[in-house]
Amino acid sequence: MLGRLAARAPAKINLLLEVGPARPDGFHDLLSVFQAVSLEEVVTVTPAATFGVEVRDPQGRPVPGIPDDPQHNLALRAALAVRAGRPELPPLHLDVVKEVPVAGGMAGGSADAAAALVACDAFWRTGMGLPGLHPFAAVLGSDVPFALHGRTAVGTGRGEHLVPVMTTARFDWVLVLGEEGLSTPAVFREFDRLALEHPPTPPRRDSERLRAVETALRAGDPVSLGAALANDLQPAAVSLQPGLARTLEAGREAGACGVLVSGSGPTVAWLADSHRHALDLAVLAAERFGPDRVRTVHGPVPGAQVLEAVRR
Ligand SMILES: C[C@@](CO)(OP(=O)(O)O)[C@H](O)COP(=O)(O)OP(=O)(O)OC[C@H]1O[C@@H](n2ccc(N)nc2=O)[C@H](O)[C@@H]1O
Ligand SMILES: Nc1ncnc2c1ncn2[C@@H]1O[C@H](COP(=O)(O)OP(=O)(O)O)[C@@H](O)[C@H]1O
Repeated sequence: MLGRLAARAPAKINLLLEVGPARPDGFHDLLSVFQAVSLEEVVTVTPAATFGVEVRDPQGRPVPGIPDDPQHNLALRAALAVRAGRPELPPLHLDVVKEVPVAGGMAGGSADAAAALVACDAFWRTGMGLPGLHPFAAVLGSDVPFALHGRTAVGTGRGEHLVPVMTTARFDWVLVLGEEGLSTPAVFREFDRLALEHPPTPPRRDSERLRAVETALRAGDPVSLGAALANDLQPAAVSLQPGLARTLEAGREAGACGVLVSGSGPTVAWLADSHRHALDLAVLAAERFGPDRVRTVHGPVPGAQVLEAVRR
């Protein structure tokens, strides 16, 4: 019998995010290039009398602002989805160690869900594997399928239809975290408001912007990738948090190859041309925004996977 089991899942940056008009179901069709980066969530599952979850930062401090009930916590919802129809499986307590900023546009909650799916499947030996877990992931959230699969991928639909991008190159990034989070639905609503003047067209797989990003990824060229980075949600995020314009400008002034808001923000990503360059950019970012708000990461990294299983 296993005593506990831990799994990890990565955060993401959207290298490209094209957003179409609002659909009748309230969602927006997207064309996105996701890259999984080296900030991650770790979920440890332990048998318990009842289901429960605790979320802490890497220093062991509780993380505020995250629901802990089974209707809303994404990691708990993932565990309950895997157990549906199998009441004989023992309840689990989930410990989440959260490295990814909350409501930061980097899909930390989705990574919690993906890590919990993989951890529960392995702990209970339900044998679903990635293909079996993918449909659960898509129901839990638009970004959860990518957190399962990781690496670099083009996402369409709500982001749940994924095709890997073949790139072996490593890209180095400096992240400047926001002072407070941004709500994803609020940013989409602001996108719709701004779109009243220039209505968007549905994203197309033959997009010129997609071709530019894919070409730069395959060439492993950070300068071309920097020029190709694009996010249709960026004006909406900047409209809600005007200070983001300064963080973007600071990256350009510091000599980043490219800068953009990740997803719905407010995390801003600066692309470096090497690990060394990222360290130099991080020093400048820390002087300007304070070291607590700066992270140096690289991508692509793998999707959700089991880290360790400990027997009783
Ligand atoms: C914008 C993106 C880009 O990768 O990332 P984040 O910035 O949140 O990390 C994602 O599309 C976010 O995915 P996720 O955070 O999983 O969103 P969901 O829980 O599925 O949806 C939250 C809400 O966002 C809006 N939403 C989300 C996805 C989408 N394609 N269209 C939408 O309009 C809807 O209002 C929805 O009710
Ligand atoms: N494990 C989790 N379960 C449920 N909600 C979460 C979890 N982690 C984060 N959230 C919540 O989901 C919302 C968006 O979370 P997050 O994934 O961190 O950001 P984003 O969607 O911007 O990438 C936040 O309001 C946050 O409180």
